[in-house]
Amino acid sequence: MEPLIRFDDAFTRIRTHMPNWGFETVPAEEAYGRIAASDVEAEMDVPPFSRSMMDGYAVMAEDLSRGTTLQVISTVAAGQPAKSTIEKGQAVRVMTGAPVPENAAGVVRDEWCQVLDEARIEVLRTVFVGESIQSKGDDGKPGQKLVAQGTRFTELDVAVLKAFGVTQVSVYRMPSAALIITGTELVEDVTDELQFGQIYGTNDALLKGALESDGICVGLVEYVQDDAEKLTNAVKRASDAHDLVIVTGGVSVGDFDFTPSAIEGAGSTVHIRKVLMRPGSPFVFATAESTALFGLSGNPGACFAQFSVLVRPAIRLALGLNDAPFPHSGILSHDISLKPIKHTRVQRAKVYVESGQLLVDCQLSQSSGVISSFVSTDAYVRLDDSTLKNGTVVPLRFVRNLPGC
Ligand SMILES: Nc1nc2c(c(=O)[nH]1)N[C@H]1C(S)=C(S)[C@@H](COP(=O)(O)OP(=O)(O)OC[C@H]3O[C@@H](n4cnc5c(N)ncnc54)[C@H](O)[C@@H]3O)O[C@H]1N2
Ligand code: MOO
Repeated sequence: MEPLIRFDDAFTRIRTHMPNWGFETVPAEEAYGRIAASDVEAEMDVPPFSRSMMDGYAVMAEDLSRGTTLQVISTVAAGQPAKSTIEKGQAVRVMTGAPVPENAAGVVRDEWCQVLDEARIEVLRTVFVGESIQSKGDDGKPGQKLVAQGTRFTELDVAVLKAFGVTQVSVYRMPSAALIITGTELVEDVTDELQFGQIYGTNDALLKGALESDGICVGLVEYVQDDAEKLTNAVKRASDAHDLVIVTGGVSVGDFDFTPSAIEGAGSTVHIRKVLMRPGSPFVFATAESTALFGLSGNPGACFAQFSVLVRPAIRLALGLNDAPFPHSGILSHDISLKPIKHTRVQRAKVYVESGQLLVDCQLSQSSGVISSFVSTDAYVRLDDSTLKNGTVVPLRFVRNLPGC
């Protein structure tokens, strides 16, 4: 294996080796956040019967003209059976949502009728055929495609499924994830007081939140000291029990950086060991049967960059979603002049909309060891050149929604 590979080659290699986690069937009403494994089709006509869109009078085609006097033969409320037919000169009083007689050509709304007495009305305005009637199947017919494969179901989709009588859907099985956080200096519980040399671990908060917001259940968060044997055992246990294992810390070359050997020692095949990206060049990707294992940098700044532009899009693609490391683009709002390097830079950026354009400002702290600039980070921006002019279009990946989204 080459020791150091380019960013795009790394992403291709991850995609190639990502496991397939299979499919399952779930009740449609529980499909929120799940991803459709196949197209979903309508199972019935919607509406299932022709219905009135207004409170008014259902009449035949011959009786739609202004000045017609009609005999009101019955009243039908929503939920009641329709009066099956009407005759010329007759009207059925219908409420919004009520079934209309089979041969009704239109509904004249209340406001366009004069009630003459208890049983008679006069049409005050001529209406067209079809007025205020929604025909059976107007919204959709059985077999019609409702939701495409690869859609992450939202409430919009689930509501449509329910309307069309869909009871079950086939979805991608979500992986169960484990997070292993290494570093003897790390304190897991923020209510514990720090001793000299210790810091609060933040990568579990970053990754748990990000995975759960993608609908992936994090079944294990385990802090492990910088101890080769303990780490190898923890990685092995996690990879036996989970589909996705992410280890943070200990991926570089220090005396206590045991993550690469622990991942390998857990019986996996290592596909990537280092990527030409900055931050985040120490990066491990391995697979063990249907488990994907990632070793990410301990530095939160590098860890979240690696997760966002390599791990997350690869997981989403494995789950049938359409994704890429940098699916969007924006316009640089300033010049950039950095030291020339061979690496692909992945920079934190603030993104804002001005005159309908997405403007990108990378003038935040980019240090791997700095976490505070995360609060101003809307997106990661890809920079393959070290010198760029204000106005250049740059690829980006959002890590939070812009206000209003
Ligand atoms: N001689 C070299 N040293 C380093 C290299 C190198 O190529 N040669 N690479 C540097 C780069 S780039 C990075 S990135 C880091 C990667 O380090 P590790 O993944 O081995 O991470 P650690 O050493 O465990 O920690 C780095 C830093 O981050 C803090 N940390 C670790 N885990 C957490 C956590 N969960 N929450 C908050 N902070 C965490 C840790 O205390 C360290 O300060 O290696 C460079 N070194
Ligand atoms: O990958 Mo390390 O930052 O990239 O500091």
